[in-house]
Amino acid sequence: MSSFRGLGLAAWLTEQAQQLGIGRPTPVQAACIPPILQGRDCMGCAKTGSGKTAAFVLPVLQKLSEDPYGIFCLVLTPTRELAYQIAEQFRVLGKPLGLKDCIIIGGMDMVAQALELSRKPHVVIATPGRLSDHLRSSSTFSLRKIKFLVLDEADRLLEQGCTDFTKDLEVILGAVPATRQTLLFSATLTDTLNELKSLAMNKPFFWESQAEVRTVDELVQRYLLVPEKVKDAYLVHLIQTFQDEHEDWSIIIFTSTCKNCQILNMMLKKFNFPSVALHSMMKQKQRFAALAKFKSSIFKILIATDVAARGLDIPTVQVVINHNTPGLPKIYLHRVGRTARAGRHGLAITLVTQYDIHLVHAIEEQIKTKLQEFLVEERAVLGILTQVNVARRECEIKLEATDFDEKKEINKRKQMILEGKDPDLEAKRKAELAKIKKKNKQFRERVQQTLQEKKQLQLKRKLQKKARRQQRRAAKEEK
Ligand SMILES: Nc1ncnc2c1ncn2[C@@H]1O[C@H](COP(=O)(O)OP(=O)(O)OP(=O)(O)O)[C@@H](O)[C@H]1O
Repeated sequence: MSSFRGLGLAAWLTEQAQQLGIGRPTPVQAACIPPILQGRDCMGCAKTGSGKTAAFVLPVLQKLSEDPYGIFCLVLTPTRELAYQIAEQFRVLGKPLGLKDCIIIGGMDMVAQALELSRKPHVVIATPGRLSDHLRSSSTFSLRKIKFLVLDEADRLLEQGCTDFTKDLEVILGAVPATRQTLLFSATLTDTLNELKSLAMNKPFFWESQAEVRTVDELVQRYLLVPEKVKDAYLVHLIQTFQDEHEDWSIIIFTSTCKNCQILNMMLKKFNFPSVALHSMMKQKQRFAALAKFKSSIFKILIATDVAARGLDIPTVQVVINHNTPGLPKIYLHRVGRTARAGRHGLAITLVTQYDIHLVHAIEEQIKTKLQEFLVEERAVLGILTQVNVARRECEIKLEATDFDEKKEINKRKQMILEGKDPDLEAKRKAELAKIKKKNKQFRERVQQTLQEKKQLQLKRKLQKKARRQQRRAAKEEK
């Protein structure tokens, strides 16, 4: 097995890594650090929790120590929480250098950020939206001299999902020099490989872990087949069981929408479970506070949307529960990867309804593993069913009384304005479109109805003809 020194890292850096428990390189680190140090572009695809962050932080720091200036490195990442986490690794590992970093994310003060950027930090860690806002609006800093461009969770940055980064990326790529070194990392690179290759221009070194199974061996994966209406009762039962059976426990529950996340959190609190929520409709300060509470183990349950699915490194998480079956295998892979990290053991349980079975098959096919059934005592679940459903309904009513949906609408409008669209015009356009769709639908229904009536009429006539023929034949026979 190689050592970090053997990979070409300086003694001060390996000592610093050792202090963080990073003693021997993981396979992705052993494979990617040498080519990065040689100046090559690099794409690393390795399982969740396998140390991809240090695989780029360490060589960047080594290079920075040889020629320190600001802004030396730009790291892009899809979520704000992840930006903080990466900055922390840079800060701790780069302490002997007196490293100056700067975090540029949405939801925080833009003027203060602009000021920080103007002070030429060594490393900027940013989410694409806010960084591109700065590039569009200010000239107090330049990315023209950066040596390294890192895209963490690179495939997500290129995806055109609900948060589409492509336009912001265009702005950012237009501001960085062509001669940079580009480093791309994720646990799921393959879908977007070609787009990524075009980003890393000078024949990138590409490393992918060879394992057939795409999740780590230490992760136990189970599914629980449940009718939609009793999902919450199963969830409460599962949590209660973990609480009763383990002293030291910590769970992340993933759910599909911000609203559901909020409702589940309210409901679990009603049952006195120590839970916090994390979703994109929360203010940034609340998001950080929630994560800090969960990390400190004061709150044992984090209920989150997919904003927490990627990258978050919280070693104490022993269990991941998917309250909904993820629609994409890729999302499943990142979600369950929040446990069983860096060699630790973990358990992932996915709640599956009768409508989601095809999703489980798709997941199994992608991760090359069969999920086993998780057995629970049905009677215990039935015993709490009414109580849980009543609690959920109460929480729904309570949430409806707040301005949660209204806030969502306002957020949507804000987003549109940021995208340069007029929300009122957009609303009009949507209404027009809905009208046209409705008209088309009505037209199609009318055509369908006419065809149906014609068919029936033809059938009726046929039957009448047949009846008349039979009558005539009968009359002939009588004669
Ligand atoms: N060589 C190492 N030895 C021991 N622990 C390590 C080593 N490298 C990294 N770690 C630790 O492993 C954990 C997971 O690392 P990291 O967050 O970089 O994983 P990742 O591969 O980026 O996962 P994900 O795909 O979920 O983002 C971290 O707590 C990190 O400190």
